Amino acid sequence: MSNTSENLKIVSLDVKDMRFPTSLHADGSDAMHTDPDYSCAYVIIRLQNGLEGYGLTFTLGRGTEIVVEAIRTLSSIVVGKVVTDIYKEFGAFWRSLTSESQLRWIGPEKGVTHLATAAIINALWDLWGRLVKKPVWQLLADMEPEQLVSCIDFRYLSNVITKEEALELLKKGREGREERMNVLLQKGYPCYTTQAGWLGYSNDKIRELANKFLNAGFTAFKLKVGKNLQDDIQRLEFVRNIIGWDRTLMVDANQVWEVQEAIDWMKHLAKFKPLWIEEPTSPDDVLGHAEIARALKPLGISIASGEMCCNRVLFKQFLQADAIQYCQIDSARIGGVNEILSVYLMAKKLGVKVCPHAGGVGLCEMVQHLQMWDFVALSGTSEGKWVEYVDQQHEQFVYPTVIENAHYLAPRAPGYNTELTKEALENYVYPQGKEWESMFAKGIFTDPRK
Ligand SMILES: C[C@H](O)[C@@H](O)CC(=O)C(=O)O
Ligand SMILES: [Mg+2]
Repeated sequence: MSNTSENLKIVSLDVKDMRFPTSLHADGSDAMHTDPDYSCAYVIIRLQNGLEGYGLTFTLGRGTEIVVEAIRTLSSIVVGKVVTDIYKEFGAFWRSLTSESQLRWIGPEKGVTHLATAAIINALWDLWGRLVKKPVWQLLADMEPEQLVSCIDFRYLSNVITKEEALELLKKGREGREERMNVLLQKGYPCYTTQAGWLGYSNDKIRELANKFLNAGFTAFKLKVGKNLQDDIQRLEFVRNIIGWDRTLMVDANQVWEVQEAIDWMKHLAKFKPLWIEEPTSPDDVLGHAEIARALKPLGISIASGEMCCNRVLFKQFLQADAIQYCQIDSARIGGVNEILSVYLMAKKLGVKVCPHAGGVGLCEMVQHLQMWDFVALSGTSEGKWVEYVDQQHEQFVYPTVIENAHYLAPRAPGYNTELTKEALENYVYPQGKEWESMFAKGIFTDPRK
């Protein structure tokens, strides 16, 4: 970091409630979340020299205002700090945010306060990238292992991974780093899409989108299931007929089933050869997932979960119990980048593939960095792994993701790709944004202020 950024204080932390009316077209719909309005609590951290960092956590519309309030409450721990002091002992700072002696009672490390933590932490990473003029994936990949582990709070993890073991994994992970960095810069990182699979889409729309993504080079597709078995059977048959049997198909139930129900339902869908069933039951039910995994293994179906996993401790248990074969970290959840790094390290140690959840608002923009770091500097492979890709709200970002031939291209701009455009802020801040005012006037949505 340049000398000029030493001793710079954080002078403000602003937060905005941003909502996009995706429910109008059933974008993002699944068996549990039937009408999501993709939204986020958006954080702007400003330094005394005027430099800003941007971060967010993803929400589905209603409730974003609660996350916004939690961020305001946590901001007192951030504002006034010298930013380089934070980065020197980032793990310790992370703990000060998540373990504040009174606030922790309304978590700890879960729910609204942890979503708020994620938004703030993600903004601090964006700011760090901007200060050192590197995209976050490269900032992480260039770090000495000692510095990287100093970002992580290993509390509650030592029965699975210690700081010393993490250091060993990271030192080993560096072998061949330059070569992989070149591969990444040339080819990018593979992705699959859920864009053709939302539950509220008609068959015509599914066909159109599946063909569009096939033509764009995609070889892996995810479909939503879990509302009605006969509909699922018909839709899977319909989609297999479009994409063929050589391509990969995943299915996602978004937590709607009981454990036995998940097993029974999936036995009916097994003939369509899904690679995984995602979130078959409660995101907290480690042993339930393990039971489903054991029952479906003979059918060749794996279990994926993690997009609503609340923290590293629960991830630890999923990994320990062989309850998931695909670990779906989510960049806007748990406590942001620092805590997610610990999940990558546990997954590496226990040999579980990480296939991040993305989509929403800004999730693709952020998570590409983490998976690229993992490829370059930890697991060293993208074999049998993908990052999810959903074509939603990228136009709202100053540096949107770039996809070519079903690969995320490595971001080059400094930071975490989290800055929203001026137009997005003017139009979609809720409820006073121009687009919202216009939709209220037309009666498309109800104005919450009236
Ligand atoms: C409500 C969200 O769109 C959710 O369905 C996303 C998801 O489960 C996924 O992309 O996977
Ligand atoms: Mg999912």
